[in-house]
Amino acid sequence: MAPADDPPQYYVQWQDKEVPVWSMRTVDYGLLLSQDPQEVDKVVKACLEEGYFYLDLDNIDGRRTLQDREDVLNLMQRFFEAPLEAKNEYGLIDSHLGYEPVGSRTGAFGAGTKDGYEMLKVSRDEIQQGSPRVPSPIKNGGDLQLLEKAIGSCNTVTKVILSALSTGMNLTGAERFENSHRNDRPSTTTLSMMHYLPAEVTGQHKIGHQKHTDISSLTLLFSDQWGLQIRPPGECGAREMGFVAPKKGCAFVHVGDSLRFASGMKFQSCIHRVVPFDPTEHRYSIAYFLRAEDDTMFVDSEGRYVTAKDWHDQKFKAFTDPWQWQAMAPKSMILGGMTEAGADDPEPVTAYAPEPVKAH
Ligand SMILES: O=C(O)CCC(=O)C(=O)O
Ligand SMILES: [Fe+2]
Repeated sequence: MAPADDPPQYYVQWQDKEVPVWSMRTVDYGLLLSQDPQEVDKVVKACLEEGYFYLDLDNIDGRRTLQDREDVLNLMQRFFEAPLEAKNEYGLIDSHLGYEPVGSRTGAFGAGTKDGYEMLKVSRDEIQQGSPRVPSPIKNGGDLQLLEKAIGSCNTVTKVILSALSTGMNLTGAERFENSHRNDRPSTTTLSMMHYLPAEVTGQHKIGHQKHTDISSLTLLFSDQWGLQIRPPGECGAREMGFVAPKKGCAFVHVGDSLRFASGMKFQSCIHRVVPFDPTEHRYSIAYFLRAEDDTMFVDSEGRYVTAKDWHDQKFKAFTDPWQWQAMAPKSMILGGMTEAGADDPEPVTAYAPEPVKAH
């Protein structure tokens, strides 16, 4: 049986309910690097049938990326402790780089809620050009070197996956996916560092990260902490929202809209959101968004012929629009044309809606 039809691995208690923890394939990075035919087949099937998989990096080729991830985690924890004025020194410089404070977008529980995370994004292009605009708490030479190393290794890992996908889909020459993700062409590729605050600190209407599919081609996501939920695609629309269990030595990789479009809608884009699994903890996650070159053309979920940059800008605007406007945008924008049936939560979520802490 293909994992897309597999029952959940197990259930966990969340919000007084039994919530599935979805099973998924684990792809071995070392084998993928060698274009092992079975592993290539596995990653292609994962993208065609589910739109996501674990990538096992706990091997000679991947461990340096795991180390980079540890280093970034330390750096971001230090950064997020800095005063807001220092973090927000340049604000959000462009949609794919800069700082976004808590509450900039819609939250996990939809209309009327705001997100519960702050985020710093560093542009791959700017790192490559040697002039990244990053706020002063992480401006020293060591920090920049570390960011360059991490972005470089995430870039390599995601390109290895792209290359395996091209091979597995029998793409040759200019048709190969890598050819629209060249390093020397401008793109909105970015490393995004996120800090989710406990609801007690943010207040009752600022929680989690709204349900969406990513704009990107591939997302390489790291977090040791629970909170990420996905809706596996199914025969009659996406199935129930369930958790992704953090897996040691592994990243969670998922397909975003751009690669779904580039595959002629053959690949699934992953519907996901972030909820407070443990509402008292601070949650940290790192996402590398590999995006197509700005002028790559594809047919989007609306049937329009658009550039990767246009898709990025329009969807980013939809992400950051007030929820009333978001409700008016086509649903295919936020979910990249993926369909779903049924509500995310059988009942409205109220358990994590404590009164905001009053300032003294
Ligand atoms: O924080 C996470 O685990 C996921 C974040 C996410 O979905 C995003 O930034 O697009
Ligand atoms: Fe996402």
